[in-house]
Amino acid sequence: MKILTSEQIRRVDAETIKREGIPSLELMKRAAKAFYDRFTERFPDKNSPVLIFAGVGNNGGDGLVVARLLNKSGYNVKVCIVEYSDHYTEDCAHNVRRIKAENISYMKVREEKEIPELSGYDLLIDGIFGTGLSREVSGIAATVIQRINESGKPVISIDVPSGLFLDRPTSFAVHATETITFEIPKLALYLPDNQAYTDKVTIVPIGLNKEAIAQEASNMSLVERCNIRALLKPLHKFAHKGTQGHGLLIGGSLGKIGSVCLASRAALRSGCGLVTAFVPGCGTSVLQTAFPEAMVIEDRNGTHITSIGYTIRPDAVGIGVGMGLLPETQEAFYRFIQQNRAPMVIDADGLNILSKNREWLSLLPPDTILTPHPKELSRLIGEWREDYEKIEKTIAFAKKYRLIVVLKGAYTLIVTPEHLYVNRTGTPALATAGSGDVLTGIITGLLAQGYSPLEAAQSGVFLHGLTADLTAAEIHPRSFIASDIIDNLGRAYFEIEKRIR
Ligand SMILES: NC(=O)C1=CN([C@@H]2O[C@H](COP(=O)(O)OP(=O)(O)OC[C@H]3O[C@@H](n4cnc5c(N)ncnc54)[C@H](O)[C@@H]3O)[C@@H](O)[C@H]2O)[C@@H](O)CC1
Ligand SMILES: Nc1ncnc2c1ncn2[C@@H]1O[C@H](COP(=O)(O)OP(=O)(O)O)[C@@H](O)[C@H]1O
Ligand SMILES: [K+]
Repeated sequence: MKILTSEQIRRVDAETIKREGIPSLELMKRAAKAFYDRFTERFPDKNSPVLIFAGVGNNGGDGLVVARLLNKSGYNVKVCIVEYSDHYTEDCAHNVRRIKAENISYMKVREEKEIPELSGYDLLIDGIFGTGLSREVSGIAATVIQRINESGKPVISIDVPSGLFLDRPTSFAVHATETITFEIPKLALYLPDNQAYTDKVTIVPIGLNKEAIAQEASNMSLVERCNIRALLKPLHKFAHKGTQGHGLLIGGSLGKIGSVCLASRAALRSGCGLVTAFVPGCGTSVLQTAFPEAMVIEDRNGTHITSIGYTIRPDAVGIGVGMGLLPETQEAFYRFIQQNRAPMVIDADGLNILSKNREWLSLLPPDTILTPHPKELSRLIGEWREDYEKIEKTIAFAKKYRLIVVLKGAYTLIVTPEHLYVNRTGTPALATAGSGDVLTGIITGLLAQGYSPLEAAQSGVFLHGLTADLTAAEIHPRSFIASDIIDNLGRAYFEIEKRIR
């Protein structure tokens, strides 16, 4: 699904109206109905008092139609029109007349003293500003937003939290507890800087014209189940371990062998036929005991890697987990990347070694996958002030060295020289030791099976997150550990392959 800018969304809305020959009011109704369906599913108790804040633009118009729908189905709703301007859009003005005609209780707010007491409401719906926001919020709208944020009530935002800019940093907006956004994903909803505003985001279709969306060029999109489903290869009847790829995981040091165990197990569970771990001597018996399915090659040194040599021919290599930064290990890493020709994933200390020796970056073959968390990224590309700058710098970095950067986070971003992908699977359950090592293993396993680096990065990140989503009802997120990701990878595959009516 493409991520578009507010200008593009405006064009798609207008084109939908034109191409489908429908009045704009009809599109507003569709949008409001989509919001209503989701809202009533989430909050079925009709007795809970709901206050709907509506601005004077089309986001406000949506809010008024939502009020009408909720009122009609017996919800206890009141409307607060935040009159930040005298200039109502036509569709909004039309719906103000409708709520009057339908006797829905409403008040207009132009000054602070007119803002209603919020304590009597269980739920607030935010329809003050949507994608039309063009400048910082001020005046009465800002005061109302402040009150909403201070109320501590659940706030469900229509389309976007009011005040959120779609293309630049936001410093003040509604703190939504849930955002129900219309059909087109917006990048701002997935950025960590905006976490206080967006919280849970749900996308609902509103019947926008498909060709109108197709016409809009974008180098940003969401990674979706259907994309991953389409790229997964069938498992052939005559498959054998030799046809399923051989993954090599290189890493570990005294006290950090667990990272290689996790990555190797994850690689095998991702479906590759063979996995070898390359570890310092202290890791051999650990691996052979903890994970008998793996083969092990040991470094001549006991405590850390000093020289990476082997006679096997792996189809993919994952390097860096638990490896440490000792000078001998850095030297071994350097010699290895000079001669390795297999597709490669670099994580953890592998990334830290590259940050200390930036000139080695140009030795990496095109499409090498780097999987930094934000701290590791900052060591590679330098600090950033805000998310848009971070993304810009990451794209420039990916372009310069022709790399794929998997920037891990609540929403992991996959950055290639040409495109930015946003992954939405995963929960805070994944914020646990070794979770990144598992991701490295999964991506290495997929690369070994012959998936392209982009496919491996996308499907690896998607599968990794999906394991947490699927176990949310059984394993409490607080007690979910990295091994649970590995144990549930099969379930994630089932989920992706499941037919959806
Ligand atoms: N255009 C359409 O056909 C559709 C629009 N929809 C809704 O309409 C929204 C966009 O509506 P609008 O384009 O009317 O814009 P908004 O309702 O987001 O904002 C209203 C107007 O406020 C003004 N404004 C911007 N920033 C301001 C500020 N800081 N202080 C005061 N005024 C400010 C602008 O003139 C803007 O157009 C979407 O988010 C969505 O909720 C949906 O109804 C679907 C169809
Ligand atoms: N709140 C969250 N929501 C979704 N995914 C998360 C969250 N926190 C962490 N993750 C995921 O967990 C993994 C953590 O990786 P990393 O920080 O390298 O951990 P470690 O170093 O312990 O292995 C990443 O894939 C990241 O995207
Ligand atoms: K809104």
